[in-house]
Amino acid sequence: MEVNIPSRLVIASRESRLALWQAEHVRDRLSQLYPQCSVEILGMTTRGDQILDRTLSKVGGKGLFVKELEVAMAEGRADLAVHSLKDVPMELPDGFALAAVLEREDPRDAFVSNDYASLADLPAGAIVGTSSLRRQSLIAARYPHLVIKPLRGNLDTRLGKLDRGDYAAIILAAAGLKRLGLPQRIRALLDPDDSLPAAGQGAMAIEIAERTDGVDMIALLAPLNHVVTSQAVTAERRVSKVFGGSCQVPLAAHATIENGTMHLRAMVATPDGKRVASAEVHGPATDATQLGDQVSDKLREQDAVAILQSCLAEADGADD
Ligand SMILES: NCc1[nH]cc(CCC(=O)O)c1CC(=O)O
Repeated sequence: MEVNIPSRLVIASRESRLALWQAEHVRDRLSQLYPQCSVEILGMTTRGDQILDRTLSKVGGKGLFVKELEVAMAEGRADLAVHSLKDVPMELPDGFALAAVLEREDPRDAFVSNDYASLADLPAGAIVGTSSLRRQSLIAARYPHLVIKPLRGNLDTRLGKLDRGDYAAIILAAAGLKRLGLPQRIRALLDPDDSLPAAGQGAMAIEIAERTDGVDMIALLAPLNHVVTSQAVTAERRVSKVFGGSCQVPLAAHATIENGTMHLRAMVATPDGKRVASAEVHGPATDATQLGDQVSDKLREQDAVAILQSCLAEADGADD
């Protein structure tokens, strides 16, 4: 099929170093694919970047990071937006779609500390920084002697707070540290068996808006889509959607695919880690959505709904 290539493409991006790295990565790949097209980045600050003092779930959740970028696309100021998939709501507003999911970086959580080598090394009372309810729940369950304190801001801000001595250790996504050239800050990678990653963690997605000028953005971006990652995150995000798709509950969903067979694991828990439901399924990767539904059914059989309701009663913010 002949793809109609526009002479200019504008990528809307948040202005954090990670967001810009991701936008630049997409820009470079598009420039290489379409040398005749000039690809530019439009940097913008979102509400999610501005609100640093309150927990995100209380003020609107994941959508806060993508809304301004969507407005820029709707107004024709941008053609695409690059996101960390983990921050993209399960349902996009009418007229928007995910056009491509890029090959996933390391999906694991990373233990970062200047003084300790792993969570197991931390002494009683040590302060661990994370604003992810999923990470909090895991730490509370396995290391009840540790103290969890909220940690927000972009990656550099979070690392700065660690270096200032506000925390003994912090937990971050390995993907962000690797992309920013900071893999040496990772003291230990958490085993997915212990710390099951959030849906979409480590994957980037490209969002587009419906348009009327005949440019087929999905065809244009198709070479950037990584089919295996796309199948994995389809299953993971299905689980999030089934259980409310917010960041107000500790929820993990992680799929791996080998030779076309998907292994999907999912978990919901209370923030104190005292009640946990976890389940796994296997099946053809092409049945991603059904596998997401199947693992969700298994979680329900383990009282996942009651666990989630007790979380929503507390609803005390997060940013996974
Ligand atoms: N919630 C913020 C966020 N969104 C995406 C990443 C990291 C990169 C990724 O998962 O792709 C992070 C930081 C973190 O969780 O430490």
